[in-house]
Amino acid sequence: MVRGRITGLAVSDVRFPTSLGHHGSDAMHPDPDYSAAYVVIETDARDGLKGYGLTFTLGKGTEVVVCAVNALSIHVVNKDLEEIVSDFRGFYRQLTSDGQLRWIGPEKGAVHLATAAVLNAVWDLWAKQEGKPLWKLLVDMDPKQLLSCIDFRYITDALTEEEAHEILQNGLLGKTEREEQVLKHGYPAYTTSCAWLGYPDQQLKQLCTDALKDGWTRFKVKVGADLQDDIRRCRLFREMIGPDKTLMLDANQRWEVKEAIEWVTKLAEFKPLWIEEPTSPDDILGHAAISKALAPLGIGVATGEQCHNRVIFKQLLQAKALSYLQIDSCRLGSVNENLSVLLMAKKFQIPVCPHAGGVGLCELVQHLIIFDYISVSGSLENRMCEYVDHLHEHFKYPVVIQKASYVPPQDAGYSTEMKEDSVRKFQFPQGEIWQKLLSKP
Ligand SMILES: C[C@H](O)[C@@H](O)[C@@H](O)[C@H](O)C(=O)O
Ligand SMILES: [Mg+2]
Repeated sequence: MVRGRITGLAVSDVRFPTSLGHHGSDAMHPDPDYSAAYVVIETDARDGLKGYGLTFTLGKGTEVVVCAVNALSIHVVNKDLEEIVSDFRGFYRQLTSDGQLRWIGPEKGAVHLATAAVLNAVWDLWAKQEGKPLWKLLVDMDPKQLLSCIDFRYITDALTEEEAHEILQNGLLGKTEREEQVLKHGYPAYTTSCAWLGYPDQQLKQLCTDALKDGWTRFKVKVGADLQDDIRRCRLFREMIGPDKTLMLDANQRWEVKEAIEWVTKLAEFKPLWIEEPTSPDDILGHAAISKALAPLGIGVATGEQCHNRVIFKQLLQAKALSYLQIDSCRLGSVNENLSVLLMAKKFQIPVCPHAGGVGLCELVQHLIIFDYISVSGSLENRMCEYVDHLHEHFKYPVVIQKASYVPPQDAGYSTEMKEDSVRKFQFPQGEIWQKLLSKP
């Protein structure tokens, strides 16, 4: 039972110095410090429950998102949770269509990342109050209630609310069996943790060997900085995993359109399943041209981790610009906007393979893709969720991977809560970790 009035919202700038080990490094982000604008909301319900939310950043700029969260808090504090969830669409619009704040968006950039962090905290609190993991809260909702959380503005030319309702109604068929299936077998995953661009070959080989021993069969390798280096690393990786395992490539927006086609054609011998983010995430027609050019090679295009909002995804789907759609739990407007993208992907029959390369992203997006399988797509074909094995020790309810699959979380909430000690130590710049690092000459 949803209860309480939101009495407080606090936001922290939490950064982990992953750049020191080149963890997460790629052709455009050589020194990522996996970070979060971390939101905590409290209510007067006297049940001791708080809502925890985050959005993912790379270090610098987190302070900007923190400011944006504080700017949005006027719409959150003193609100009844019941008022929010009974008209979640309306609440989403309050945050995204504030007459002044939308000017630094709309629904993109720092203000949309901040919206994601705030809404993720609200969803975490709602799921906690209902005593369910978020995926189960969504699975147990009837289609009408799910639709009431979605803002269909700007996408009805691709997906009407009536079509979305029909998709969810059809998703009721076989739902119980699919829930049993995913509880028993987990949700299939792939790993990106072996081949960040800044890793030396020795580290790549060791990590790949360990991953193979742990049963991983699907791998993503970073490319895009230097063609000869890409050829060498892809050849090394393909030789290690053999011809039958799945290899994906990720260029993180490095190339021009023509350059992407030429470059990936030279990597085709390694049989990649997809090239991820071959060019700017804003270039819908560019992605369509790359998709068309690479199709004869059997190489798909994947993108989504930096696609601002549902409108970009709508156009990517309408333009047949991608073969794999990568939602992100913290880039889009939280569960609300991710629901609309999952439904559009189902309508256009494009598999969703969520992005999770960032602190907390695995913890959150597992809930969304498990819901997608049970209630929307109903399929695991060509679907897998990214996994990176960094920083899970800082979460109260960390992801669990078994046999290269996500074990569905059972704890109530959105798995967003970090350990207090971690937040304290890694708060920027006053946390002890940063005080030590910043005092070094
Ligand atoms: C800077 C980050 O680590 C990215 O490289 C990462 O999210 C990557 O794009 C991925 O798909 O995991
Ligand atoms: Mg990526």
